[in-house]
Amino acid sequence: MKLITCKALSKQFGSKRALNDVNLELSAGEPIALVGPNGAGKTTLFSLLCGYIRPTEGAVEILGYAPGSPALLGKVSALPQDARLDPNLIIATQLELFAQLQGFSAAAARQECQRVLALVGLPEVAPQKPSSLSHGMSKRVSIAQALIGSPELVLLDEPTAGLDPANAKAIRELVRGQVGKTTFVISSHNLAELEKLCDKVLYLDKGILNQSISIQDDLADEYLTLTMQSCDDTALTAALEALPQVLSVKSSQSKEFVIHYQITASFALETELFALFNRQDWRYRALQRGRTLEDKLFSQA
Ligand SMILES: Nc1ncnc2c1ncn2[C@@H]1O[C@H](COP(=O)(O)OP(=O)(O)OP(=O)(O)O)[C@@H](O)[C@H]1O
Repeated sequence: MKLITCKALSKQFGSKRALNDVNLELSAGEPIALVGPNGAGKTTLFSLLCGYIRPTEGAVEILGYAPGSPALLGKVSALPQDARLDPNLIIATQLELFAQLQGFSAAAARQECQRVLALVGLPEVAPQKPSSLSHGMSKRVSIAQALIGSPELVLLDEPTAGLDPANAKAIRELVRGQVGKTTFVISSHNLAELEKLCDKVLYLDKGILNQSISIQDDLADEYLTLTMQSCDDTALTAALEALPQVLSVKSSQSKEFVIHYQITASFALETELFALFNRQDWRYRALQRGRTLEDKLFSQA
């Protein structure tokens, strides 16, 4: 059974085609990234998956059911981009209320509230009102709310936007910790973060699903991404291009080079690179197999 199936899915708002003929099949498992420029249709796709809006054409199914179907109660949850906690109620009251709406008894709801707050590392905030929480803590509590009842699918729209690095890391670790129990679909503009967290990446642009990339598959690719600390960029490019197995070298941004090469023996190119740095007294910062997500999405190579 597929987790998400979209067949020829389109959504029109007046004259605006926000989603255009999206076909998609996703299985449960590692977190899935949804990326694309502003206005690409990411929130529209999330809203269709949640059943907040209906398609103009085509169909969407989650676990074989239409979004919003009673059969999906407790199996799917979402954290919208602009989700807000109720300012008038203490955290425990609102989380327990959501648990009871899912069918938990009052006593089980209290336990579930403690469980999800512990998952996001904030058990102490249960008796507090949202006004006493920082932005990052509020976001984590909202994620706790999305985890009530251990849903099979959780949609997170921009979960780390505006968060400090420590809170963003806490959310990444939380998501990683739930793999195997819950599949997350995460919409974000932070490609470096998605690269660390997700296996599959869906790229929407102008309502069209352009690419679906697996980050794991790419590790076998014949690319190395080299980030230098100090070097002569022109001399480095020339030296790399002179290596027999190197097919092309591209400077993707300052001091970052994407090397496309032919694999001969394991680590043969890496060995040559280190010898070259040693001879030239160049310092490298990182050498990564494959290409960065940014390069894969935005380069023509
Ligand atoms: N309710 C609506 N009425 C009219 N147009 C809408 C509506 N919702 C979305 N749109 C339009 O549909 C397009 C896709 O919007 P959407 O919010 O899905 O993009 P997004 O990828 O989530 O963007 P962002 O990264 O800025 O959040 C945009 O052009 C937007 O203006």
